Amino acid sequence: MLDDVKHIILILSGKGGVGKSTVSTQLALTLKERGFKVGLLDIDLCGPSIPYLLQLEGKDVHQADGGWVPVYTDDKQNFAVMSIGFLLNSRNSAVVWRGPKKTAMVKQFLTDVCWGDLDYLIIDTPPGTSDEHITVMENLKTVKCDGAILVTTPQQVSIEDVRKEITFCKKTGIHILGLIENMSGFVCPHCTECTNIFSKGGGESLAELAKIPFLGTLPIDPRVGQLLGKTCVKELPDSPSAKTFNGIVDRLVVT
Ligand SMILES: Nc1ncnc2c1ncn2[C@@H]1O[C@H](COP(=O)(O)OP(=O)(O)OP(=O)(O)O)[C@@H](O)[C@H]1O
Repeated sequence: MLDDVKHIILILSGKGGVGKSTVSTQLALTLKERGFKVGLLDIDLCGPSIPYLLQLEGKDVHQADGGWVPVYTDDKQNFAVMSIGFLLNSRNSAVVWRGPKKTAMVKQFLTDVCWGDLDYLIIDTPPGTSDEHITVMENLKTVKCDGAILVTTPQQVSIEDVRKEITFCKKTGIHILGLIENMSGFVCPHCTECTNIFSKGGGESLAELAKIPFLGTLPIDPRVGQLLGKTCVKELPDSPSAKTFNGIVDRLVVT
């Protein structure tokens, strides 16, 4: 039930492992930090990382009259999470989702979760342009979706794949809010003033070429990978990653 959700933002990438779940989690937490009521939906059926990233593994979701009740991370119910990971019995469970089952599952995730009124819903997706993505696009046609944020890394293989994602968004009519280049340099956690960050990688050049907004870079920062439920902008306020997350949220909030 997305009727009372004011803003919906999809997080997409061409290549896997480029940091979609990390970006989804940190954007959601940054928005919550700004006082918004936020939901985070993980539709990565084969590799749901959100429960781990938020340290919510093993949480149960239950069904009420109206549908699934998401997992709330605080008593104020300002941060709600739904992931296929909550429906798997153990860490070792694996589900083989085939075409129609996959489509039905994603559709159910989009229609049957009782989000209530939310300011923002961030949707973390699997990599590529597959059944899940088409199902999402179809189901979001009737609700207000702000658009997609694309994540890439600087490597050529990732840039080539995100280029396809841009074409997919244009063909399916999804507005592109912008592109983030993740793992675009290295921050040594042992240096206090690290200068080992390079700028203007392939992501920024591609954004210029494709005429889409470039939202910023996130360096490889081992601390970001270890936040596990904590908010980058709070825990590492002076880090380049915190500046990028704050900058993206500044842009989202005014648009
Ligand atoms: N900026 C970063 N600095 C350091 N580690 C990072 C950064 N971004 C992501 N990681 C790490 O890289 C790994 C992959 O990230 P993540 O799971 O967010 O990618 P993904 O695109 O969602 O993957 P998948 O395609 O499998 O869903 C994780 O271990 C995460 O902690």
